[in-house]
Amino acid sequence: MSLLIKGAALFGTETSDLLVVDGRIAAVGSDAASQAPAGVETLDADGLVALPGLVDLHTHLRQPGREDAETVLTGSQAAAVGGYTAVLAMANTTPVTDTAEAALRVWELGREAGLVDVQPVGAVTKGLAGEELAELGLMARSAARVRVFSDDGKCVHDARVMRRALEYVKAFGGVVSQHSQDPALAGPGACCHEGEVSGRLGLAGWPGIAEEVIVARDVMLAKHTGSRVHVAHVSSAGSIDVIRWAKAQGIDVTCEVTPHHLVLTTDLLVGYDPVYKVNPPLRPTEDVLALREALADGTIDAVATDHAPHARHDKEHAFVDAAFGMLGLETALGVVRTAMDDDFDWNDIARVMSRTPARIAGLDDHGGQLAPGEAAHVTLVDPTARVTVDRAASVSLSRNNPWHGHELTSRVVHTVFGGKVTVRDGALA
Ligand SMILES: NC(=O)N[C@@H](CC(=O)O)C(=O)O
Repeated sequence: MSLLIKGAALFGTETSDLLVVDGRIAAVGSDAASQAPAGVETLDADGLVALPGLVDLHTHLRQPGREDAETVLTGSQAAAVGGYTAVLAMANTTPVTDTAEAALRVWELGREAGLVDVQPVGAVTKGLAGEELAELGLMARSAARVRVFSDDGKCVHDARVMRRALEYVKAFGGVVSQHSQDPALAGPGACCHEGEVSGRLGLAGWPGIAEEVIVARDVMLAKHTGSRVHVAHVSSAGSIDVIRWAKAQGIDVTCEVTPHHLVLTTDLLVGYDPVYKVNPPLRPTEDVLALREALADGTIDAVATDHAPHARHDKEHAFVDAAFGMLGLETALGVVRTAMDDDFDWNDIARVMSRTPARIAGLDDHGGQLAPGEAAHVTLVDPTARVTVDRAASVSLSRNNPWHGHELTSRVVHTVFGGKVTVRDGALA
């Protein structure tokens, strides 16, 4: 099995051919074509940028339990269309991924779908209840090799439990990805950012400080335990200040931002459209600008989608009653490219959407340099295309797409996963 990718601009610079043999990059450069076997399948990448396949640290695939909203297969399809070759599948399914068996099942479903590496995230606590640690060690030692643990959707709010989780995962190089949200400060019924807009609209909100106090506590726990903490979907400028400080102290903390928190603001709530209801909530412009700055200067390590599909009957309600969450996999690259200015180049995109997320998740086979010997996970992007998003065109099972009607810069044209073309000319192959 071989594939010749012709004329791609590697990381947006040098134009080169890439020869893939048996799922690995065999040669790069002007002599790659001459080494190709006769009858090799070719992929025209003229004018396209080649990046290592994208890696999403934060995807909700909804299987098991809510296959009406997304399955491992449809989520994998959405990921491939978005240029991803690996996704971390969050544990808040029904039942929760809190045992080795549950993790293995998600991992196997991912292999059956065969479009991206589906790496299960293990719950930190049994049933996401925040009380008793889940089977962290058994999940880590299983064939699924779980390394990232998260109660996402809920915060591990008990400091004693968080301390024990950090101590435990340290033994096998794991990381706790925290949904930083103090439940007391985010009170019952809160559905958006607490501020001028929520006051005007009569909606109960929660403030940035509900996130910041947990981020501050957790970086101190990471320091105390000598373990590694990852802040999921960071959304407030105050959290950035804490993380910047913690990194300067040498504390082992990483964080991710979602594409939507880089662009969308709390002002969008004026129409009470539940498509904009998300957790953490959309914040004011000051926070959005601080997040972009932090992504550019490296304080934020990664972009992660928090792809959160919801069936119509869960999302299309009055704002206060609708489910939290929005789609993200298919639009992430375009949103990041559109949000960040040209100083943020393709090498930066590869860093925050592939290389660093792969390192955080311990996925050694991903996030490479597009060099010989590496697994052939490659995303090919048209850097000048302008695409108007149409939610009806999505391959996700759900339609809660906040980007409907937005024009985004750049388009994923082909995706190659382990040498196999999963997406060709923008469509599933
Ligand atoms: N991000 C979201 O708004 N929703 C997530 C869970 C969560 O983080 O609340 C979901 O699973 O739907």
